[in-house]
Amino acid sequence: MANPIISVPLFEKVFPKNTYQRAVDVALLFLLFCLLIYRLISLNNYGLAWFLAFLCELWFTFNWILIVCTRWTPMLYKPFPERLQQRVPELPPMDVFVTTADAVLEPPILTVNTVLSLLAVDYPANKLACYVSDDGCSPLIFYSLVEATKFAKLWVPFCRKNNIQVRAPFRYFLDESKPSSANSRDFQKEWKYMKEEYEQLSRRIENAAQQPFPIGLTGELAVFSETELRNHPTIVRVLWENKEGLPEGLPHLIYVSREKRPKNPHHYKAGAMNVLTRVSGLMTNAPFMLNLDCDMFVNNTQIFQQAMCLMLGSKNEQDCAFIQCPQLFYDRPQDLLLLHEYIGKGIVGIQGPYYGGTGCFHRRKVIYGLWPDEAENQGKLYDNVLLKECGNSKEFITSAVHALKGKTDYFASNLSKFLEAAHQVASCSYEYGTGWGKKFGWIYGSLVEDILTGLTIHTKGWRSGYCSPDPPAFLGCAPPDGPAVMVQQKRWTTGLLEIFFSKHNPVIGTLKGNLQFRQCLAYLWLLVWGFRSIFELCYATLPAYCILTNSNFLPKVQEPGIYFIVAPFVIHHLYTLSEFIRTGFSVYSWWVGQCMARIVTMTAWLFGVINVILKLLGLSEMVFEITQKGLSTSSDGGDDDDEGKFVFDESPVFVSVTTVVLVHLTALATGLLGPQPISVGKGSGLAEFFCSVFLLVAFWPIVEGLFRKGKYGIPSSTIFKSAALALFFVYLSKL
Ligand SMILES: O=c1ccn([C@@H]2O[C@H](COP(=O)(O)OP(=O)(O)O[C@H]3O[C@H](CO)[C@@H](O)[C@H](O)[C@H]3O)[C@@H](O)[C@H]2O)c(=O)[nH]1
Ligand SMILES: [Mn+2]
Repeated sequence: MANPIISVPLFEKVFPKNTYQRAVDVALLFLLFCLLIYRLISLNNYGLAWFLAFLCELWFTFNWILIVCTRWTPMLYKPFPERLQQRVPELPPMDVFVTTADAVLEPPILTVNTVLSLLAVDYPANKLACYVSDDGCSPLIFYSLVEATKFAKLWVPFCRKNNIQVRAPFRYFLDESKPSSANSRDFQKEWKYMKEEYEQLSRRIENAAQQPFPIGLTGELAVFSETELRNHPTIVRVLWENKEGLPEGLPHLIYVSREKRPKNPHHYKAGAMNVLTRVSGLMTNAPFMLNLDCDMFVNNTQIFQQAMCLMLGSKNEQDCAFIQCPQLFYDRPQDLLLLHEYIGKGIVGIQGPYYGGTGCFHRRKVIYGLWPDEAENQGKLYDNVLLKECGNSKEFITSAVHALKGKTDYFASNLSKFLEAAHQVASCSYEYGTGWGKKFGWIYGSLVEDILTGLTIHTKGWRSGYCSPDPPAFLGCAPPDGPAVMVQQKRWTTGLLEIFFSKHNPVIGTLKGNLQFRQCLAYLWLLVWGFRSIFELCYATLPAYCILTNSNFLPKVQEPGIYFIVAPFVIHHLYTLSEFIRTGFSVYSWWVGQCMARIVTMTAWLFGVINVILKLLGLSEMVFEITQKGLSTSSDGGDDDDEGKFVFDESPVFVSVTTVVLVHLTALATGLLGPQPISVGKGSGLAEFFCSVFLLVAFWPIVEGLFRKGKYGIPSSTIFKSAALALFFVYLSKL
């Protein structure tokens, strides 16, 4: 008889019913096809605007096909962490990586909170090691971590003892965690004490940030005295070692700042991740690794157990190369819908979610470039490319052999004895002539190293898993609307297109590799994201162009063709709205989200496309611009007053959208006040007029920005540039 304990599954696959969604998806697709056919057969009767509209709609339809194919078979995983104890008496070791790169854009207190939430996570401390990579080589970060370790000795036992759910102190000490009279006296006292200690920690870090550092570089900080941001040797320090290997103790904590020299490319985050992989390979060599951005704290302390259910519960390792948790923000909860509801569940049902760069559990072997069939067939390991091309650290090769063979008993007890080897593998010349970043590890060549790395893993034929517990596993901070979002989205668009134009293009992956066809479509949807900006920009200027030239790009209101336009528009909007309401968000937040999406498309995405074109022409180099992060102090994060209010800066990204708004204002003014008022009969008509007004309403933050001063106003230089462009456009269209 089979052992009943062994046979209990650790997770279950759930297939949500989506008949309604499929029906709407197909109906929309049908309507879009009707529209395209209608456009084609009436092409001869109309002018340029009609043809341009046709091209745009052709692109939107193509995009819709990608979406429908991706969403067709949604799936979710339901882990059973309570069974883990029975089936896996000894949990496997886990290395956790946190990356930070700039002590100003990424306040150290954020990194400290992330690290504290990790050290306190619900997982045996003797199986856990936390590595922090500091690409900013900042004594402030180092100092903050040293201080945090002292606080952790109080914090971690406090969390465990009282079974605290959110173990990032800055979130925990928000008002609602205040103990009530229902709590015991002891707890109330302890709580107050912890809060005071945390406040002192924050104050010490804040004071240190005020200090001019080179002066205070004594003692442990002396190693930083001769460092520059991009010119310094490797610094690896074991900040805390769980020497006795106590499951109830504090996990290892290691600080890593890899060597940087001005002439050596460092490959941004991907480079940092590869260094962390090697250093951790030497020191603890856990078979699983979790990677987090410095602002993503653990919000659900059970998450490690849940992820292990999927990793260990899969019958076949091939089914689970990595496990991605959705990237959610405490200050913008509605973003959940954006990817998770819209496309996320769908891709989980194909070959598994994209790797999103943070909140992801990896199998070390997979990062080491293993193919699924090598994982099955141990004999093949000895030809493994990693062992030949991983660089010349003997210690690392030894550890890699262990990792590839799946041995988990390599968890070191004396970390310091690996320090010398760690310095070697973190040096900037180590990767010369190796396969790091090319054949294995985090792959170089794109600003979105995460998507690229995930894509190469999927192309080998691995599948990935998805873990989306309630409460969310990790939470980060979303950049505030405005310049910070623009910087981020521009970088994403650029990076995605870099992948599209590279040898890693998913179409090649499907033809030559093991990427599934529908997975390829899902990747394509993401990678060609940026091109949409060109079509949206064109579509958005068409109404103004038509009013100015008294032509039309839409059927007349009295013609039946108008339904092919109105119906998909109304259905799609109602559908996304109903999804928002169903998930518990307000109509207003839906509207703000829709408007933001249109604005970001026409600004940041457009500049991303321009960036890539410049790169392809060899005219510009790609730079990873770090997203500004902040600490939110209210419980729901964002300041309600600010919702929908847009912040501007001098950046040229705002020129495009400001120009569109100005063109529309001009068109409406001429249309309404000019010699040929809008007519229902000939030329441009009600439909164009309606579109123009609708667009201005949707772009209201920009319209307001024209008249506001300060950070909510568009700088006058941007307005002048846009006005010049708008005039040029009006002049051209009148020709
Ligand atoms: O040279 C660098 C640059 C960045 N980072 C770190 O990379 C992470 C992500 O940077 P961030 O500025 O927060 O970018 P986001 O746009 O918010 O990041 C998203 O998009 C990135 C790809 O563009 C992914 O790597 C991230 O995981 C994903 O959260 C942060 O922890 C940084 O400290 C480095 O370690 N070294
Ligand atoms: Mn981020």
